[in-house]
Amino acid sequence: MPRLRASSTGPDPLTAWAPPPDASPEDRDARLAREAEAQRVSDEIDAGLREERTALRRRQDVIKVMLLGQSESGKSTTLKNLQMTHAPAAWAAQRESWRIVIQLNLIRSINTILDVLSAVSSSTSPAQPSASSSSRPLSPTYTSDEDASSDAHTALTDHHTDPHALLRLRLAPLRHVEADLQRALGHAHGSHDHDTDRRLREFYVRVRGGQAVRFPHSPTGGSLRHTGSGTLKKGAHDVVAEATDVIAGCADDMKALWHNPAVRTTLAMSGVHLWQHAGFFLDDIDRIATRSYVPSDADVVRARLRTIGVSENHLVFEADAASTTHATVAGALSSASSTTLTAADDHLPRRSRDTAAGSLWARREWIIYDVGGSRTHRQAWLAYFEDLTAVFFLAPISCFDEQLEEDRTVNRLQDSIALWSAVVASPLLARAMMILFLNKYDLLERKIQAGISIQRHLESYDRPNDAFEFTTYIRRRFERILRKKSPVARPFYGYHTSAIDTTAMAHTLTDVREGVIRRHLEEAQFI
Ligand SMILES: Nc1nc2c(ncn2[C@@H]2O[C@H](COP(=O)(O)OP(=O)(O)OP(=O)(O)O)[C@@H](O)[C@H]2O)c(=O)[nH]1
Ligand SMILES: [Mg+2]
Repeated sequence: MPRLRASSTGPDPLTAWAPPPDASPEDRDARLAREAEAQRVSDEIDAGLREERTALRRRQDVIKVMLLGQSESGKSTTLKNLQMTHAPAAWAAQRESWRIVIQLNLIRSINTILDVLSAVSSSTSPAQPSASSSSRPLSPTYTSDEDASSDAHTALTDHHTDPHALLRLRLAPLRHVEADLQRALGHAHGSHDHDTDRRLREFYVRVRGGQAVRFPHSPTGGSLRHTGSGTLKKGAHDVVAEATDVIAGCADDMKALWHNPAVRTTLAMSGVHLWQHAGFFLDDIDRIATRSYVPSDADVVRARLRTIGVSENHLVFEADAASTTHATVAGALSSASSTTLTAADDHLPRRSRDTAAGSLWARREWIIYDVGGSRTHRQAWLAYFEDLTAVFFLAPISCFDEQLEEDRTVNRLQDSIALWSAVVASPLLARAMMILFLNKYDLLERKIQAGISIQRHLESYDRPNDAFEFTTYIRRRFERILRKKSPVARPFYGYHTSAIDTTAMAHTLTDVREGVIRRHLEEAQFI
């Protein structure tokens, strides 16, 4: 083989990079300084590029999911379910922290009852209900109807005299306890005048960049990352301990109030159906109103803590939970079909489950954005729309007869439909999977069993007054909107759920989780 000789093929290409002969030692030093500086700049650029590449890889590797939907649709509850199923150790560490929220939920219900009783008993005559009793919107179905108010007054005055007055007096400290606990969380806001709208005084957690809430009861200093930040104020431990004592001391009176037939009649006649309210714990007074109460998983998913802003939650799927979940996927999917309304070809993509399993379950960390759902908070969502793998959209199906808290002229179901239309039409979300949860199916069934007519509230509905029929009908409506408004064609995934049913929800979320991961891998062209 002929040898390549520089002399025979022109100048040696490597000599082009050789330093020029130095004219003097000064020239040489200057040249070396220039080269050192050039090397430094080059290294800096290389380091920047490496950092960018690493960040890009990290970004591509992270699955981002956003929970969207109106207020009280079940977004935070869905997040709790995800944590409970897939990060059980982290979940267990924070469970006890929810005690204060559950105590507040319980007291709030009691104070709502006391408000109704005061309003009814203070009405001057059955024919002339007081302004406060007829105008305070205490519940989604609160009626200001004159006849109902008059009946409620009669029920109260017929059946109760002294015992109720005494009970009201004995339970009066709970009003202060509610305010104290709210303040302890650092979230008390607005007026403490009890004639103001109770719903607007609902305690909440303001979110700052997804940092942790620390409540005083967690022995591990457990945090509620999924609901955002809000540190207990100084001295709050004492306030909470004192509040717990008062609540425990009021247990018998709370039970007597809730189980009193005349009180129940008055509530019903006033149109206040507390079982429909978020954070309903009145049937659990025996367990909750004690000094040693520790919340169960079921309690925590039923607890109500409003989200304000956007919270970023890092969900790290725990190894054991992930492998257990994986092992049960097949079984779970068959059970999930009972809660899944999708047509067979609409199911989340499941091909090559076994071959993809390794890389599938390696995707351990997700970022989940949970948002405040009321109208004033929706503008804040937009900043998080880019790079999402999936949107979990929560639409409460039971809300066909309720109005938005922030605008009593708007039906909640109509609001969900309008919100879904806007979300699926967003160009920023064009590549995100859209997964619809028609939530609160259990409450829908209960309302229908209670004889509430869907057609009365939704005139266009001309089918049987049946939960499954209605859900199927509404699901089709959501599906049509997705097909019509999506900037690019994409599949529709729809589930009907009861987010407080943690077993069924675990099955549904396992199904959903697998589909999301697969979609992420497909996007990244790994499979
Ligand atoms: N009965 C019933 N209650 C539910 C269901 N899903 C959620 N809830 C309850 O409804 C209340 C509101 O749920 P959240 O998850 O806090 O609602 P959200 O969408 O996060 O509301 P915002 O934070 O205000 O946007 C909580 O008390 C939940 O326990 C359900 O399917 N059935
Ligand atoms: Mg929330």
